[in-house]
Amino acid sequence: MIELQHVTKLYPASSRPALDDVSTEIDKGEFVFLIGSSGSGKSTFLRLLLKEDDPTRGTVIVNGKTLNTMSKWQVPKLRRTIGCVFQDFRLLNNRTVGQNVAFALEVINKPQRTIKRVVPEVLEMVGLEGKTNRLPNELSGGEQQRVAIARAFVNRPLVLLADEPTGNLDPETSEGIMLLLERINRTGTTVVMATHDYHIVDSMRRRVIELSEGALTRDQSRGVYGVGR
Ligand SMILES: Nc1ncnc2c1ncn2[C@@H]1O[C@H](COP(=O)(O)OP(=O)(O)OP(=O)(O)O)[C@@H](O)[C@H]1O
Repeated sequence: MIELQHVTKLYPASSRPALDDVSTEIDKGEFVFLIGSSGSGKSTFLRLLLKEDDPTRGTVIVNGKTLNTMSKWQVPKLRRTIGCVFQDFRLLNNRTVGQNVAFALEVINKPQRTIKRVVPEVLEMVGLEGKTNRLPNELSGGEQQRVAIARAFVNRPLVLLADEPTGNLDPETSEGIMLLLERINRTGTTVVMATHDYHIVDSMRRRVIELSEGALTRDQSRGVYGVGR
């Protein structure tokens, strides 16, 4: 499903690699926490999976496709199989909740009748059925993140990448977001979540991959955040 083989990423003008000879495999349907201090390489790891950047050395495979040799025109197709959620939600602020979710389907040319059917379904799934016509700035942070998750999931991606999705939320709201990500994971979607939130990692006891200065230093099933916090 996801495989990194001896992946090294060197950004120009940086003294050490952002990723340093990282090898790992993530199977379909897994839920993985990617942890490590600031600058350890978590976002770089996620960016390589989206082919937003290429590794300097090594091979990246996602959903059976080797990204190194993938041509530019194939990248949009790859990204359709991957949903993304970020710390800062990244919603379109001049569009309603419903339009934000619909937009993800419009850009991949889904027919209007499909959009009309699936947008209410996914908004109900994330608990926002009454808020379809609201604008993002009329919602709480937790609700905005639910919209972002609905938008990422509406096309039923094989993989959901989440970069600090609870970073701007209080603990109680974060818990609701995690329940939602777990629910999405139970549908068979692989979830890879970069986080600093040790409460969440310690309470969920899922696989933990830890990066330290670009190197993979721990890979533990049912892991905890660890002693380094
Ligand atoms: N576009 C870039 N150009 C140059 N250096 C970069 C670039 N992006 C990241 N880096 C460097 O690569 C290293 C890893 O950064 P990365 O953003 O992957 O870490 P991170 O673990 O996601 O950090 P954080 O938790 O703060 O988001 C850092 O040293 C960072 O300064």
